[in-house]
Amino acid sequence: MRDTAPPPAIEVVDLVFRWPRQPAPCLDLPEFRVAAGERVFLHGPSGSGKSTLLGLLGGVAVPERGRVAILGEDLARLSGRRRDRLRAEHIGFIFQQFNLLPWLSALDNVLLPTTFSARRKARAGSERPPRDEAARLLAELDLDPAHWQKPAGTLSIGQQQRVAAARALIGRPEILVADEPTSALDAERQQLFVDLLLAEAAATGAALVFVSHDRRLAAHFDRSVELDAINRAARAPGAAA
Ligand SMILES: Nc1ncnc2c1ncn2[C@@H]1O[C@H](COP(=O)(O)OP(=O)(O)OP(=O)(O)O)[C@@H](O)[C@H]1O
Repeated sequence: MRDTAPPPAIEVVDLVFRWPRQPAPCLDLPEFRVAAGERVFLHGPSGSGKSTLLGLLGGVAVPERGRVAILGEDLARLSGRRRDRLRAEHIGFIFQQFNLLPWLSALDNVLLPTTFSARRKARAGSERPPRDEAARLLAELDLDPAHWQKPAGTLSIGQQQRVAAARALIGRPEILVADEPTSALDAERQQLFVDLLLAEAAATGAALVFVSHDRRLAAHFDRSVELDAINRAARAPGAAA
């Protein structure tokens, strides 16, 4: 049975990462694993390296040493182009600042991953055309259809956030990564957003790594990880307090 178990969604082993011109590493992680379908809450103080770790998982940054594997694929063995493809096909990102294209409509922003990844296009359109799936996700995330054709840049922060979430979810990527997606919301809307994301991840079986300062949200996840507790660089002499 063991050999039929899926590989971990995310596997980080003996990773060391240092920003250019920095005397000490920012991350020195003996181990960080997220199982397929597992929902993990990752927290830590500002500057502790949470966004840096997410960049390494997406293959945007490359570690000095160690293994970062996504769905069993070691990123170090892939060319830059194949890393980009792996990210586009298998990871849905929700960024702190959402990173929507402001001149494109909400609906076209949601469809973007299906233009970069044939796999996500096929999975988005397996039961209906991708545009219908984008509309379904926006409706599920409670964005009023009156806003769907508006340029994303004209929407409120809360509305943009729902567009960013729908864009991450389209085509059912196996991994969802959310970097402080609730920081602009009040407590009640934060909770609603986290519940929605957890429900969508459960429905598609996606693993979720959710980053936030707000530890009150941790109770809703399968596991909570404090980055400083697993990062040896945080305890090294001279590390930022
Ligand atoms: N492009 C960069 N070049 C050099 N140093 C950087 C760069 N980006 C981040 N750092 C440094 O790396 C450390 C970790 O930053 P990072 O943004 O990963 O922290 P964080 O935990 O996500 O913080 P926050 O919660 O405020 O978003 C910080 O000391 C930061 O100054």
